Amino acid sequence: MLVTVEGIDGSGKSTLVKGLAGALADLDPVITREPGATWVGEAVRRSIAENDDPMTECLLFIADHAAHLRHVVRPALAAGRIVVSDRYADSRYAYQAVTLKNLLPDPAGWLQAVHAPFTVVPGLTFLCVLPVDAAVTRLKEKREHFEEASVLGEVQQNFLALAEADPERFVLVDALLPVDEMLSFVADEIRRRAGAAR
Ligand SMILES: Nc1ncnc2c1ncn2[C@@H]1O[C@H](COP(=O)(O)OP(=O)(O)OP(=O)(O)O)[C@@H](O)[C@H]1O
Ligand SMILES: Cc1cn([C@H]2C[C@H](O)[C@@H](COP(=O)(O)O)O2)c(=O)[nH]c1=O
Repeated sequence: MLVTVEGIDGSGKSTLVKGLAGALADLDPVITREPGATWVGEAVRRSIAENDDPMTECLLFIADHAAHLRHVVRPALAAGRIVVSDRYADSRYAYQAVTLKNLLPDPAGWLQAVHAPFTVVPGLTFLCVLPVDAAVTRLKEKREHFEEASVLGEVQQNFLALAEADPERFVLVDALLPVDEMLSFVADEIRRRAGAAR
């Protein structure tokens, strides 16, 4: 089963996924991420740091996804493993629909069309949701680079639209909950779905 964790910068995804590694240890999940699970991810990180062309960055994210599927996701699923990814294709649909909006007439439609022939759709996606100002406060405390608050607001709206269009796959998570409560809620839902899937 492929499980993904999504949300804007500062919504607590990485903290949650790190916690899932321990909470689900008996299920021996494969814990992975986008970008960065393969060598292409290093190019993506360099693009985030240095690049000023949204299309170049987008195509690098898509190349990273292809390598992630080939070398991590598909082999793990074929072996019957539970895969948990910190970010995945929905981050492309949410973020690049914003970064490409002045370059393409329908970036969201193009992104879906590009991914459709080769991607693997997750069985379960957790969307961590919180007010943008709360996320920005957390990121400032973390002294991390982050998108402008206005961009994060558009991105979160895109995530919510994706969730509304696919209510069977998406589970919304209140990212203002304490870490341990988020972790218990998500771990319990994964166990329930995994049990149902078996
Ligand atoms: N449930 C929570 N309540 C309060 N603070 C949290 C919670 N989850 C994470 N944090 C804190 O918020 C900050 C961002 O957390 P984290 O790095 O997990 O977010 P993220 O969604 O992975 O962000 P990014 O996408 O930028 O990597 C960290 O300082 C973390 O300790
Ligand atoms: C997968 C993916 C990510 N992004 C953005 C989201 C963040 O701002 C950065 C780095 O992600 P991390 O979780 O902080 O490591 O990349 C994106 O714009 N599009 C994507 O597909």
